Amino acid sequence: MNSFSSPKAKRPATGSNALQRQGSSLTQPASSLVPCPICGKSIAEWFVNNHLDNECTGMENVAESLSQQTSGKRKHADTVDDFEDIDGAALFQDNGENYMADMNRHDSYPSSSATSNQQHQQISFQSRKDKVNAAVQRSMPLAERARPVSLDDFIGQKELVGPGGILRALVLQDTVPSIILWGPCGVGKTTLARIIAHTTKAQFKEMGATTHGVADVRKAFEDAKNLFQFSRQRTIIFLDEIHRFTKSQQDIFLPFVERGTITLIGATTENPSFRVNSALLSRCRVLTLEKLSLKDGMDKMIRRAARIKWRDILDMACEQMTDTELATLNSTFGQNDQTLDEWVDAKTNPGAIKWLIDLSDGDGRSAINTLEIGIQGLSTIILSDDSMYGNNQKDEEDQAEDKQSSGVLERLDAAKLTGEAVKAAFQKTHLQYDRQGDEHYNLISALHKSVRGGDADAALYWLGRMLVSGEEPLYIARRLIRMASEDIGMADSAALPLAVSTYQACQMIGMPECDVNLAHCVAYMAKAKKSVDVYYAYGQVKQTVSEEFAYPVPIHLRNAPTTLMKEMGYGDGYKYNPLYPEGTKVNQEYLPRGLKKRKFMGEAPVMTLGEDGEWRL
Ligand SMILES: Nc1ncnc2c1ncn2[C@@H]1O[C@H](COP(=O)(O)OP(=O)(O)OP(=O)(O)O)[C@@H](O)[C@H]1O
Repeated sequence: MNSFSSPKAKRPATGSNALQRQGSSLTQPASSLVPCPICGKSIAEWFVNNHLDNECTGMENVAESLSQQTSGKRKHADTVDDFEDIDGAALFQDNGENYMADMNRHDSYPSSSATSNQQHQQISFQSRKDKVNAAVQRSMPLAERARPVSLDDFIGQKELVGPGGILRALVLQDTVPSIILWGPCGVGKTTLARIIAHTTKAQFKEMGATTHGVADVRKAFEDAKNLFQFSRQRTIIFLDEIHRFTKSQQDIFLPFVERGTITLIGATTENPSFRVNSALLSRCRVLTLEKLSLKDGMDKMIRRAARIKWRDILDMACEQMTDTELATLNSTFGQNDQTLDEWVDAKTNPGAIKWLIDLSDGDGRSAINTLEIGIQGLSTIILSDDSMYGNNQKDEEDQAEDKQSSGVLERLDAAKLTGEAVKAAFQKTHLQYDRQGDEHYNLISALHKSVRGGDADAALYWLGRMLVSGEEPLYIARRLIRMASEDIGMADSAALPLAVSTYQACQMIGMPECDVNLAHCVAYMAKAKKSVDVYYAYGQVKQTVSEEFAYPVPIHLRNAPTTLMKEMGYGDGYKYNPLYPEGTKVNQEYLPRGLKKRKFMGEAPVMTLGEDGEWRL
């Protein structure tokens, strides 16, 4: 893959290739002018429909500029804004897509034998509308923009959607039954549902347990039922994260799914046997999706996404380029037999793709998010202004030539997404990700389990991950107080005051200083002896209290502050322990009669290692 030669060294060429935007070459079509049937003005043939749609207003500049261009006279709009002000005028329809018309502006008319002082410059203009559309597109997450809309671009899950896969035929025949898609994050559950939406004749409705309440879902089911009754039109309801509805909430879907008039596609990352109502489960087929891999074509998925992002950067870079740079860009593509796709592909090193696959752990979204952050990082270098004319070491001649150049093209040319850049981007996204949603809970859970397992190194690592990602230290300290009683308990009662002191230390000195207080406490607790006796016993007590009869307090344990109470026998028979030589050994019942001799402490179950090497309760 050739790169652009430096604008300084390259003479703008006379080729007529304009820079391709959005993947197709946008050379201005040869325009013949025709009279408008309404206003009579001369309008480019390809533009007549837009002109009529816009009630024959504001199009004169276009017609004029084109007419000047075709007649070979020197004439152009004074500024780029002149063109932009004819908002929408530069739009034309091509195969159903809006493309930006590339208005050719010539300081001197192009000649096939351009000399050093005859420059043919092709300059791309975007209408304001296009710019807004492009900006809106750019603001969407890359993973969303790269989401395939057909099975052809969907990777992996061959068992389901590959040739002969069970789901493939059902999708193509539009006979998808109610299903639950079960698989880890970012493997294509939502994507698959949306592909079904694209292919089915049924109405498709997408809902999610995080965005819709159970009442919304019930209403959607009711609406779907009515639609079917009135028009026989089926509805497919896609319910993302179905496991977040409780099993009793899931009961609501049951009658609708049962009648078969509504197709439910549920998606879940949790094992449906535990998280989906069994009655619903028996009416849906569970389809399992696997993590994505290189074998599945993750590299192709990443390349598709990378193309989209690099084209964004290229578009933005074009807006900052000088005429000379644009001409260089145009001529580079014209002179070399390389397509824009090849050029874009070469901007992402194979090493970067390998790292993206390795680090994403089979999660397509994570791979594309990291890719996006990586390319975004490079774009700040490519598009920044600081090096525009910034090298003070350059001699005067250089500086004069530099005015032909914004430097953007050179920086764009040099930029490549490498494995190192991917690792840095992953680090950044991951640490940001750590603070949010499930990952926040996953990390505290990993910390808690490492302490419980006595692995001080792992516990310190998870603590570090939380703190570096900006976790609130008091949140961690509160959890340590809980661990001190839950996991260490009576085996080392010093853990509780240490945890409480750690909480106070965090309150007193805050971050970053309190990190070492937390580390001290975490390491101590990981190494401390453990006992869940109290924790387990108290769990049994709570269960007993909630499930069993509220037995009265035995009469001998009752307080007798008044004479009447004494006469009623309160406190009778109570043995005051200190009066006895071995006080606590006094034979006296403290539990109510219904729970006599009930044991809570010392009852925590313990696994034993069998002769076959298996642990059993
Ligand atoms: N099998 C796939 N083929 C192509 N692209 C994929 C695939 N799986 C995921 N992607 C990419 O990752 C993004 C996220 O995928 P999707 O939303 O389908 O994941 P999901 O399994 O529904 O995840 P979650 O459970 O987190 O919602 C998609 O927008 C797409 O860009």
